[in-house]
Amino acid sequence: MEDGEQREWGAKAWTYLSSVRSLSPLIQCITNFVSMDLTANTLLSAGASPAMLHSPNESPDFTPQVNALYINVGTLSDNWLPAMELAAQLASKLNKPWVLDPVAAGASRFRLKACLDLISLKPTVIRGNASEIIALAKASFPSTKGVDSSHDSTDAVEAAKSLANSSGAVVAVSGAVDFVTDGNRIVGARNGVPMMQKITATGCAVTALIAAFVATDPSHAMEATASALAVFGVAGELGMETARGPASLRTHLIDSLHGLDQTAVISGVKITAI
Ligand SMILES: Nc1ncnc2c1ncn2[C@@H]1O[C@H](COP(=O)(O)OP(=O)(O)O)[C@@H](O)[C@H]1O
Ligand SMILES: Cc1ncsc1CCOP(=O)(O)O
Ligand SMILES: [Mg+2]
Repeated sequence: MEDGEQREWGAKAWTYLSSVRSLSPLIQCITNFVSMDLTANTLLSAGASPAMLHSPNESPDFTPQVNALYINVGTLSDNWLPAMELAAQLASKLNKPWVLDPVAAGASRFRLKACLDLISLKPTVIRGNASEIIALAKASFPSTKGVDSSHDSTDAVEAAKSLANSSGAVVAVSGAVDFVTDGNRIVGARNGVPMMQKITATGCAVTALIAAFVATDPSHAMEATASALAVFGVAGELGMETARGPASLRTHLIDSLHGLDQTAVISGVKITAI
């Protein structure tokens, strides 16, 4: 592993986190009921400004004001899908970055089709776990048991590349190693702790963090995405030092994200080209 390369990524990740703190990007979140609290608190602790507004009556007024849009299909229902589509259409038309979390994409036909339809509206980034990215790349149902992955992230690298090429989005697969690809380049972030899987909505929260990082530099979505994943992982590692289980890790992760300093980020971020 190239030490210089890793420090360069560390410096890049610190620049993104600093920009989020100084610019406090406004992030419209249309996300699931389970994740709303953790997602909003993650964004706030990183320095961004979350707003959980999803009504189609509001998006025409509100989406033009935001710095990025985050859409998560975790608790998808018939009437929320048109709201998601409208907000995504507005963001695309206004050239605002938007990020998709395809929770449990392969769990039902309705959900798979909804995710594929949303992807046709050109998200800037798609972040899912391995089973979700495989389901989308193959457009196959049934292919997951629910919201948790039954694959390792390494199993989904080819699917991620293929999805990035077919969609034009940067695609991130989370897991023990978080992989990020634009269909051509691939980087891996080796941060985080396994206990993060035992807290519901950490995946949703890190996708929102990706939206905040991308909001500060939309033309470098791949770099911003890898940086957000690594920074969240570093916060998890530091939080784990004092956590006693998933519940306290949730709290300590948020505290650590809020308190991250330059040394912790530059020495902690483990991103390398694959
Ligand atoms: N085995 C692991 N080791 C370290 N970090 C992990 C591990 N599994 C997941 N994570 C981290 O937990 C967060 C949520 O990822 P994941 O559990 O894959 O998403 P989801 O909750 O959508 O299934 C990410 O930041 C990821 O890097
Ligand atoms: C449990 C659950 N059910 C529907 S959405 C959701 C949260 C999923 O969060 P994550 O994908 O981050 O684990
Ligand atoms: Mg998820």
